[in-house]
Amino acid sequence: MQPNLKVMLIGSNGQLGLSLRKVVNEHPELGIELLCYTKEELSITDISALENAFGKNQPDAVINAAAYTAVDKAEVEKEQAFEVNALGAGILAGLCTRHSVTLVHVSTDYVFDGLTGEPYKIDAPVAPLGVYGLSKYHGELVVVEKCPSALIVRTSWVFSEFGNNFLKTMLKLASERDTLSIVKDQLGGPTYAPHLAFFILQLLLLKGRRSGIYHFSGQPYCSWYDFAAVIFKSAFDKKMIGVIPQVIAIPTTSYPTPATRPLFTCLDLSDSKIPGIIFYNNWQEGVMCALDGLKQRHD
Ligand SMILES: NC(=O)C1=CN([C@@H]2O[C@H](COP(=O)(O)OP(=O)(O)OC[C@H]3O[C@@H](n4cnc5c(N)ncnc54)[C@H](OP(=O)(O)O)[C@@H]3O)[C@@H](O)[C@H]2O)C=CC1
Ligand SMILES: Cc1cn([C@H]2C[C@H](O)[C@@H](COP(=O)(O)OP(=O)(O)O[C@H]3O[C@@H](C)C(=O)[C@@H](O)[C@H]3O)O2)c(=O)[nH]c1=O
Repeated sequence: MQPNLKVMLIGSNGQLGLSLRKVVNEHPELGIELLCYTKEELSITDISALENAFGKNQPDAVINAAAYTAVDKAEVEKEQAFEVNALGAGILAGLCTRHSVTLVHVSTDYVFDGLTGEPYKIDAPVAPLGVYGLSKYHGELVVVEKCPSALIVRTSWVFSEFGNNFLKTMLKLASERDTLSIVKDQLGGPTYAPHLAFFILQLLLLKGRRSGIYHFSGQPYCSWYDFAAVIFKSAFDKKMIGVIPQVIAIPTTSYPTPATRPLFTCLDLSDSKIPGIIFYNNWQEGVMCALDGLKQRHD
């Protein structure tokens, strides 16, 4: 089948990048050709290299999966976080406008302070608590300014068989310790990266979609403690760990970290449940898929 949409992917070796590649391979019927660039091949801050890539590929769309995502490290590497998440995002947005290319930019639940106790709607006021969240908020602002037609997809607690994430940290800790303490008073939506990738690709293909912010996350909402418990039970059932560690529920105050995490960042998804889009977002199913993905890679 001839591809209908040529999509340039920046940051193609991250969790989302690899998940987009997986979903495109598994769904040839989408008719999407991905032109992938890793950080080493194309930096989002290198304007002339980006300009060359636009000229060479003539893409219909660009997905920005490049980001600085080390939440704690960002507190002491502010410049690096802003360089990728704000400056780079702005450079890409400007080029997309100049070349009349659709941009998908990805942002985070950490733009919110987590104090409302109500799922966040797309127009809820933002108030990031840490440098990472602030850099992502600046990224949103500059993308809207330089490319008003962009699609900005905010997501949360992304996990997968790829890259670094909470699920993989938990599996590693389960192999090292009998007992773990996990925070129970931070609530959000764990998001399986291929579910997010499938949403983004469908959005790109959707006729008549609006520009602006979309929220996409896994459901049902839960705590990190609940998330960890499901990971351990599922990994045990799949014989990936021999023993389920004892998990102690703790408050955030008992787990001090350099960056303050928001307590409640459930995203209101109502504006993203659009006719024409198949909505896969059950994170418990996502955990099963991620574990199967990890198993396959070790077989
Ligand atoms: N992970 C999560 O829990 C969440 C992520 N998000 C957002 O989702 C998006 C995707 O995140 P995710 O896939 O998890 O992140 P990852 O950290 O897994 O991937 C980001 C990728 O960007 C690359 N990168 C870093 N700097 C540059 C650069 N200058 N030019 C090009 N590429 C670069 C990284 O390379 P390298 O690793 O070599 O530095 C990495 O491959 C991001 O926008 C993130 O902010 C939102 C909510 C939750
Ligand atoms: C490893 C560990 C973490 N925790 C807590 C710390 C923290 O509050 C929570 C999650 O820890 P992490 O540091 O893995 O996750 P964190 O880096 O905060 O994850 C965030 O990443 C960025 C990129 C985002 O955009 C967010 O949506 C979110 O996914 O779990 C424990 O309570 N016990 C533990 O043993």
